[in-house]
Amino acid sequence: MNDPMTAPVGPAQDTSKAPEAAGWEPVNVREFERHAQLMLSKNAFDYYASGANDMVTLRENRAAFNRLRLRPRILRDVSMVDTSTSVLGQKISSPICIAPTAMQRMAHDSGECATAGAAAKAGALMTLSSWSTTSLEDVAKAGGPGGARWFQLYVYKDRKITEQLVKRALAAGYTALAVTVDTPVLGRREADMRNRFKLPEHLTMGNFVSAGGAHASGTKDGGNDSGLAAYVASLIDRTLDWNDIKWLRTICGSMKIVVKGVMTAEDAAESVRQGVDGIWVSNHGARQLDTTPATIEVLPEVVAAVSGRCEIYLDGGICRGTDVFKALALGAKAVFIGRPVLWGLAHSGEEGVSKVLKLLHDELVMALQLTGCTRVSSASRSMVTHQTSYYSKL
Ligand SMILES: Cc1cc2nc3c(=O)[nH]c(=O)nc-3n(C[C@H](O)[C@H](O)[C@H](O)COP(=O)(O)O)c2cc1C
Ligand SMILES: O=C(O)C(=O)c1ccccc1
Repeated sequence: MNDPMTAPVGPAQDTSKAPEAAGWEPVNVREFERHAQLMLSKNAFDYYASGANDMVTLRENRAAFNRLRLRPRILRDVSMVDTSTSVLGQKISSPICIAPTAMQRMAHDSGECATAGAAAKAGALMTLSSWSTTSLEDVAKAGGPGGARWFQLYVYKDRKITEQLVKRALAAGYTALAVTVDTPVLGRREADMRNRFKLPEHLTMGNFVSAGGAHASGTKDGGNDSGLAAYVASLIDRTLDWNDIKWLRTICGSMKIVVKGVMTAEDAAESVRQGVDGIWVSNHGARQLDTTPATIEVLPEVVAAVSGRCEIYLDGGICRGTDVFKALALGAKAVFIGRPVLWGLAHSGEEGVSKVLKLLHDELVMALQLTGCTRVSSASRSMVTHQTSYYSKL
């Protein structure tokens, strides 16, 4: 990873079409987002940035973190901080992991391979989307033998395609399947409808090139629709239920199973009963059902329902080290970032993703030091409270 004292300043990517972006080195995740908006086409940026419908949940994912207050402890030696931890028995350098986001080559030509390279160099866990613009084998190669990698699975109507995908992920060394359970239909993203979202012609869905489903383009000519919604509707199985999770366990070999998209105590308890290895609290980056609560708000009820019986992860709206700290303190074993990685890619490919990972890592280290913690397991429940708790004491 770049040493900040010697790293070249200014984006490495061609900024000739976005002169406002030239020479601008973002200092936080929000600035990376603004930079990406200058660099990317409207079709791509809107697809990445959007939430569903009125985007109430999109704002909530952020706002809820900002309603939480930290209770720092003092006079503890914080000269040495260790951010390493483990997920499902695999050691990782930091609890900040990479969430699956589809079609990363729209952000930078090196796409998913750049993400895998940056993750491997940082010792971070990467989850690859089923709908990547690079094949899962090529991404595994780019990450190298030491990289920690999970594969995100959508279950297709065609179970043979699903099974082949699972077998390929196992053969390529992915150690867990993150089964996405919040997307029986694609959420309504109005910017994509207006833009008639399309995967650019030169890109394909890398995992399906030989299966005849390689290109997400609009099927409703002249209609007001996102090409993606129609594509997804034609392929994803809406009948998915717990029996399918059982079936997946029979075909996934040594890979662990994580359910991605749990938002209630009831489903967390059921997930444990069904024997999953991990629960991923997520509202899909607020892109599916709008007006659900923020993920950080439902984390406590999920933690209580699970009562230590499996690992719990969280994603949604994380853009500061203090957000990571809050999720850990409230019981998440690790967190995942989606859009920030895309903004890093848009900035400068692998280097940009490395910069975003380093930025958040450095912010987390500082959050730990300033709360009096020397390791991630020291972030405790008593260090986070809701802002209103102070008013009630007046
Ligand atoms: C552009 C984009 C594409 C996504 N694609 C997928 C996907 O293919 N599979 C999946 O399970 N989740 C997908 N997600 C959801 C992310 O895995 C994750 O839950 C979410 O982005 C986390 O929120 P954040 O972006 O605020 O960090 C996508 C999210 C975005 C923003
Ligand atoms: O856009 C998404 O959020 C997403 O998860 C997805 C689903 C299917 C195909 C491409 C992306």
